[in-house]
Amino acid sequence: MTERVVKLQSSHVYKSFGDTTVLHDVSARVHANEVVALIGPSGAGKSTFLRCINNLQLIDSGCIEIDGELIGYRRAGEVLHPLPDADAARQRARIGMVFQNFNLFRHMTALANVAYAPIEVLGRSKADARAAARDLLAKVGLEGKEGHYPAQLSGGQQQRVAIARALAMDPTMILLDEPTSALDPELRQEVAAVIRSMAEHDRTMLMATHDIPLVRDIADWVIFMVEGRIVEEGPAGQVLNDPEHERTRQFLSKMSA
Ligand SMILES: Nc1ncnc2c1ncn2[C@@H]1O[C@H](COP(=O)(O)OP(=O)(O)OP(=O)(O)O)[C@@H](O)[C@H]1O
Repeated sequence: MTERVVKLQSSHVYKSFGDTTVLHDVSARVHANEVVALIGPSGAGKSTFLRCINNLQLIDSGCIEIDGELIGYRRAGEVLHPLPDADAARQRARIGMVFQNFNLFRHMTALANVAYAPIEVLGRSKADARAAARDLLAKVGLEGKEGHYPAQLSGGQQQRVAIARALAMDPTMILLDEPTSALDPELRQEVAAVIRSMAEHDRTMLMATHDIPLVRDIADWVIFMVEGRIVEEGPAGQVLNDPEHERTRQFLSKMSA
């Protein structure tokens, strides 16, 4: 068995909006090259946690580290200072994010969607970025669709373009927020296969999802959250089949009802 390397470490993370504490002492680890599923009822704080990891939102206390690098802050002695905007943006660009509704540029082809950020953000040449985009589209099974606009693609294909677009920035890890919820069951399979294969190819995938069959199919590890707290985590088979906590059991039986 290969050694599991910690990719992301969240330690005692708190996040509030006004008087509402949305993340409450969240400590978790995500290991490299695994598919990790973040599950829990609506409002549990799953999306907020992803947004904090991606540095779209700043945590109030605790810390998040990816590959040992602090997210959102820099350390000066004992004190943490929020990163300047440019550094925060650079950090964000290295963490891929894939959303429920694909968020593709509607007026651009699949190829142009994937090549856009490497050209505009990383300053790659158009030729290089387009060649890389072509390879990435092939990797997610979209060879021949390079010239298609989002409206000419199925939901599953659009989501695969969105995954290729995240990969184009050579991200250290990819966060997915409900990646299959807008898809029909057969299209979900395509996206599930792509997410799984990315983990087989040295990518770390952390996805918030209500799609328990998806979790069962492709997740290595499951983190179950309720009301901003982690209730239970463990290997996917164990959490799904033999959860330790009553709250997890109740949630899973409701989801499969
Ligand atoms: N920008 C914000 N301002 C105020 N409250 C927010 C903000 N973002 C999230 N919240 C609140 O934080 C809580 C957690 O929301 P979040 O979207 O993270 O949960 P979730 O587990 O992803 O839910 P779902 O499964 O429905 O997507 C909710 O009560 C939500 O209303």
